[in-house]
Amino acid sequence: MEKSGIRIEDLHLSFGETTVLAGINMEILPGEFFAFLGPSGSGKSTLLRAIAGFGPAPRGRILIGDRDIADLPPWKRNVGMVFQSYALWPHLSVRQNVAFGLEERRLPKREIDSKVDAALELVGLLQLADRMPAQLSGGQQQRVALARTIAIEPQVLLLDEPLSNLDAALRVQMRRELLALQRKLGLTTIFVTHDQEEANTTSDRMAVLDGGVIQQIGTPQELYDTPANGFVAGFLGTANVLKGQVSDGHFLTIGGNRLPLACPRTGADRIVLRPQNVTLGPAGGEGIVGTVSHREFLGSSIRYLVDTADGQIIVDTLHSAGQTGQETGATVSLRVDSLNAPLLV
Ligand SMILES: Nc1ncnc2c1ncn2[C@@H]1O[C@H](COP(=O)(O)OP(=O)(O)OP(=O)(O)O)[C@@H](O)[C@H]1O
Repeated sequence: MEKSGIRIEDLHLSFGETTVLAGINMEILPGEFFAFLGPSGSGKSTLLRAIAGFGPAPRGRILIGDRDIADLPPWKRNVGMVFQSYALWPHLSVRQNVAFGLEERRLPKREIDSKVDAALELVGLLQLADRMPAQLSGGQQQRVALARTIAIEPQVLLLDEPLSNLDAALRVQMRRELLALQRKLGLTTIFVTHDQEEANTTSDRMAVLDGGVIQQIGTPQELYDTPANGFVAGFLGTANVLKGQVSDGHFLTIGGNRLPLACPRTGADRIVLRPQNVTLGPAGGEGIVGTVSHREFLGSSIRYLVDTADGQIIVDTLHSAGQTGQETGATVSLRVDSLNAPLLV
């Protein structure tokens, strides 16, 4: 299968008066597993649908390989899309569902049969080819939807929250299967999700969207370690964003606390402090003084919300069996030993 990248240039899209995508620019590499991540209403699905050719016509360019597809109807774009609702034909068998798109293309029957078999084999459903959709589990139905899309041999695969209707355990299993399949086919893939764990664990790179604007593009680790702004910092993992200033190898917070910086920084006045990088000790110790206002037992860790002069700070401490930790209402001191954290300007 031919590998093609996708390039989006200065894409704008509105529903009537409402601007939903505002100046999208990005490049997705051939064979890349790319995620669109963002909260509800951020424009992820609209962007995916614009690539597929659904919804109002956008302004700007969309290229697959060297081909500008922005003005082509959906069926001429050579993209395959899988939806959250599997959208299988209920009156057709698994085999007939997968064959549907190939029959529409009027391929010879022998070719259709072999492509359907190959696609069902790939998703591990060949033995269920004669079942009806209603006789399948949710995960199996989603595999049929995937097989149907792969069978038409699209240049790119577009996945719109394909795992959202599955229960938590199956979602984890299916996202691994999806990634394995994508790697096997080498198919350029865009995966829309609002679930950061899903994006982190599958994608080579991702774009974080908010309000129809790309906030940052990068690998999951780049976005976590060096977020471009407070939104990305908070959306990927939990973040404390403290205000202050850099001075003399320290970050001076509003509360007058001096947090030691691991390396000299300049120019920033906000710092991202991850909950696991703060140490919580008993009252009277060195550090930021605060009061535990809430605690949550998370299994492997305990999360504390601590009220301080710098605002509320979230702290995660590793939990070992038998340890009780700090109670709500306790006065504690928070220490940050060496701050190698991202700064935001
Ligand atoms: N047909 C429509 N008419 C008017 N506004 C729309 C239409 N479809 C979407 N919108 C608006 O466009 C914005 C982006 O919607 P979109 O579905 O792309 O967001 P999303 O990030 O995919 O969210 P979700 O995760 O909830 O699906 C939202 O504010 C939504 O209300």
